[in-house]
Amino acid sequence: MAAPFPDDFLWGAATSAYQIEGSPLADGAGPSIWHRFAHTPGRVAGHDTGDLACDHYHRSLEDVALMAELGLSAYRFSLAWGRVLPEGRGAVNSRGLDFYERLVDALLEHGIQPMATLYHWDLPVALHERGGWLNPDSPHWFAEYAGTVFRALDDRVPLWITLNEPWVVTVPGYLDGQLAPGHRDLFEPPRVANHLLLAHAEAVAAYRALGRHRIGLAVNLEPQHPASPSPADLEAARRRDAFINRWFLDALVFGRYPEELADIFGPAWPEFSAESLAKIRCPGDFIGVNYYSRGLVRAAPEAPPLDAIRITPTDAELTAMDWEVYPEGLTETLLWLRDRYANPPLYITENGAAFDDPPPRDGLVEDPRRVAYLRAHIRAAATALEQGVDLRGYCVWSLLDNFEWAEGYSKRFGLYQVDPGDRTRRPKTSACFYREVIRSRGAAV
Ligand SMILES: OC[C@@H]1[C@@H](O)[C@H](O)[C@@H](O)c2nc(CNc3ccccc3)cn21
Repeated sequence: MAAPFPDDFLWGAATSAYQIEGSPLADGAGPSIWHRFAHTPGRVAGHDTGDLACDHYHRSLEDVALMAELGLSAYRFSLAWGRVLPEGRGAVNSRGLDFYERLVDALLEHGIQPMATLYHWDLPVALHERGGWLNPDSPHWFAEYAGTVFRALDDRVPLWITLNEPWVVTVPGYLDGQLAPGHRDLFEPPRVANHLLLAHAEAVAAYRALGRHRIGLAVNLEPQHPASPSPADLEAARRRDAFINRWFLDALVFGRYPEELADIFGPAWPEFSAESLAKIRCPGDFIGVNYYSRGLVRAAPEAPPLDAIRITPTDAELTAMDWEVYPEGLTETLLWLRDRYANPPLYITENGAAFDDPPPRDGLVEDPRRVAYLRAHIRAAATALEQGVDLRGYCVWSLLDNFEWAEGYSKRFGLYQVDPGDRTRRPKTSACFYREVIRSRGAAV
């Protein structure tokens, strides 16, 4: 196919600190809520923890060499807040910052653009014990952390993401309790969400003070399709669309929450002042899009507060996460962003799939289903580009098999297999495929 991808299009891969680094308490680092959550019996499959993960903390230069072999032009990673500020505020841990400075310098030496995420779910325990994201001071804590990191790294990091998926921090974290800190409450999520948006805005303000203009937020997006044409399912899909796709982006871009949120949360939805809404209006310089699948939705009065549930289609290909392989949904999502938010600059900051990969043979792991998934989704991105979407980059989730949160190490998204024993990295055929895509600037799909 004709390669619609421009020469300066960024081809990347993405990871996050707690999922790959290991050594969560090394060199003065303070524990995060994910360290505590993973060590709480019953929270993570197989009693897995991030204590070792991919041992990236000791293998970062080896991993940068793998990225260079792929020909990546960008690498999205996150910083562990607790490595930089062990108590979340106050004293800086220079050995923690040194790790990230060495990583950034190695990336730059290989011509790979660092894309740094400030927060990928691993809040310092010390701040959680002060109320965490429920504390109205949490936006100020985040801005202090962001400013510390900007001062250390902004001369070398061209692209910043403040928060990864504030929806996931809010809903699995505080509403259904599937992810850290594991709260199950109806009144906490709206307040946590508002504090996260204020935190994003305060970090952007700190960044703007440096005169820079390449910062954004990464959101998980999935088109919501009704399981049937019934009015109840149509209404359920609309409600779930507001709940997942529009909650944070409408706040960020328009300075208002979708009206469905007050219906969904009822008395748990606070009255937000005009002043507070004005503060959260902070679109940044781009939107990071984490896309994996769509939602097929049916009405479910038995599932408050949404009264809608995502169902797993019986006639579709599914990944190991039971997520439908639905590449058309990526094009749909990118066009929706173009039309709803006036064609903002976009990066696909995560796209990938977990499959049960076989053991390596002659040092290579055959993963044809992941190759097919990536091929289809890169094509879907190309289709959106050809329709005028301002798409500037694509990051595969993930570079390495890693700690998949509550699923532990049982679900593997990596371009490289990580040996469960000695953590040896071995390429999958999807890595070879992606290297060819990058070399051909997208023509190989
Ligand atoms: O599950 C795969 C990745 C995960 O490893 C990343 O850390 C995270 O950024 C990520 N987000 C999604 C999509 N959204 C989502 C929705 C509900 C729960 C968890 C993730 C998938 N993934």
